[in-house]
Amino acid sequence: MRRSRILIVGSFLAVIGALVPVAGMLWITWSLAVEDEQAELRAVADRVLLRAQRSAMQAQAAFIELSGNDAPACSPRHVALMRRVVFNTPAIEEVGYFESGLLRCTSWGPVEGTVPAIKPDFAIAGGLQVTLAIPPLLKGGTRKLAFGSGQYNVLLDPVRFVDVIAEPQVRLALSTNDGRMIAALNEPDEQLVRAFSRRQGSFTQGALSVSVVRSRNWTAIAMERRPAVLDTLRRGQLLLIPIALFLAGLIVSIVVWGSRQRLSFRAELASAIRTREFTVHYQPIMNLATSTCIGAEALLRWRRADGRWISPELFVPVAEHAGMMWDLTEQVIDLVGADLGPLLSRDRSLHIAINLSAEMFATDRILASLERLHKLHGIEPGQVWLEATERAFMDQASAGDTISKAHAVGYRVAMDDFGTGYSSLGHLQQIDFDALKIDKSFVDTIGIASAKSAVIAHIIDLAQALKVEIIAEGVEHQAQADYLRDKGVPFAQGWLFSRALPVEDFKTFVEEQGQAV
Ligand SMILES: Nc1nc2c(ncn2[C@@H]2O[C@@H]3COP(=O)(O)O[C@H]4[C@@H](O)[C@H](n5cnc6c(=O)[nH]c(N)nc65)O[C@@H]4COP(=O)(O)O[C@H]3[C@H]2O)c(=O)[nH]1
Repeated sequence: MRRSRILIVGSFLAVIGALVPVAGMLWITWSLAVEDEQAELRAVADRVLLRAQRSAMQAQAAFIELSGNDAPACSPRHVALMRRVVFNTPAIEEVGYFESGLLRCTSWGPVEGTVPAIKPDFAIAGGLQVTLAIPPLLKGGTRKLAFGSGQYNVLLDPVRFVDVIAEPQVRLALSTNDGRMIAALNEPDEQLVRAFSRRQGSFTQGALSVSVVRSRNWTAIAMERRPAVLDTLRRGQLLLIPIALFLAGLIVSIVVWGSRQRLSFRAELASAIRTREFTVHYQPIMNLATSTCIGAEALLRWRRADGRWISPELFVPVAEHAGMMWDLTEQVIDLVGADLGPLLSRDRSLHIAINLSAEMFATDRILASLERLHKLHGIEPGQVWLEATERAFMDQASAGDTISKAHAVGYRVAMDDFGTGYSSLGHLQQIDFDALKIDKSFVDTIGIASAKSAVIAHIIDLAQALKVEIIAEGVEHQAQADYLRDKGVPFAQGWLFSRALPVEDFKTFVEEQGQAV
């Protein structure tokens, strides 16, 4: 990845890393604030409903007491009884007695003139008749709610129902279950009350938090504007914000650290390529039957200025990602030529295997570079094996073309790390490769009972059926070498024979094997 891209991606991740926890915590605290508010609204609505139910029960009790009296209608004793009911029942403000549809007397005394009974609006469970708005008998009075039963009715002030302790911004309504408003506090919108009385529970609608509770006869509605996110700040409910800021800081630091690491590693790698800090070590490849060295695999080595060795498994993927692998491979070709040109010119039975990255098989560009091995260092194309993993051969058309041209020159082509990719048998048959390197992970299973251990035998059979050379990688134990030899595998490399060696050590190794130096 280029420096500018790393910076852009790093900054983007840092911003996301900072925003996500803060936004997440804000959202959580805000949700908690909304939940709190709805719980409060529900408690208020419950209180309103309880008051309405209690008032109805008190009215019921009053009617039982009134209907049990035997005093002559509207006699002083009768009026005194009605008055006692008013005194003893907090919800009731007045009692009225009717005969033939006309109000005859109240708890105040006999009524003069003609006051007809008002038709009730509806009846509730228990048989109580409810009249929602009784006009005041006296000028300046407020409208009352009446419960009626038999010849009596009792008047109540509906404000009592909603006269509960609530925050000033909470709007309250007590309505019938079909939405007719009975009492209200803080002027709730009547249309909303009608709409909400059809629902139940706690919910939000637009900017409002609403709680609706209902009994058999009444619906209590409490509503208020939802808290704005900033309100929750004011309410001090954002205790979680320090955690969010800590998380955001942590994520940003990790991203910045990661970007720096990546930037500096990449930059260091680019500088190392420019200043040619790389060397190549050579791992001998052995003939299992004769125990002689038949060649070597060239493996890149990078020793940093601070003396630390960096594994190619670390820097090769970074170089591949950054498009630096071409430059590195050019250096490998030059190093191999300079290191082994004289040896391989003297002993034509030896070969050198060079690793190529997957994308290098997409064009024939690499073939021009490889020419230097022959032209400048005397190494025959037949002594050069080109290694690539299965990934290089996925695009059969272009890889096939490069392989044909490589064969035409005389190079040999080996499939590296065989078995770790995704090649199908059909795919393998299409590719014209000369050798197959069995990955170490399969060699490791030799002599070990594991699900994978049967696979190596099949890989060997497959390679033999395809009529290609087989090289086993990562052989560490004599038992593995014996198994492979017995199975007809001709070549192997691994720590059993030798690690990858600096060039002089490799030459000595070959010499000790009785080869020409
Ligand atoms: N545990 C164990 N390991 C063994 C044994 N025998 C060999 N090895 C290691 O296995 C790796 C074999 O190389 P590879 O599969 O091509 O895997 C190579 C190859 O994919 C890449 N690489 C190295 N040099 C180059 C290069 O010049 N070009 C490209 N494209 N890739 C390279 O880096 C990978 C790792 O290379 P190395 O670290 O040198 O690791 C080498 C080698 O040192 C053994 O008996 N036991």
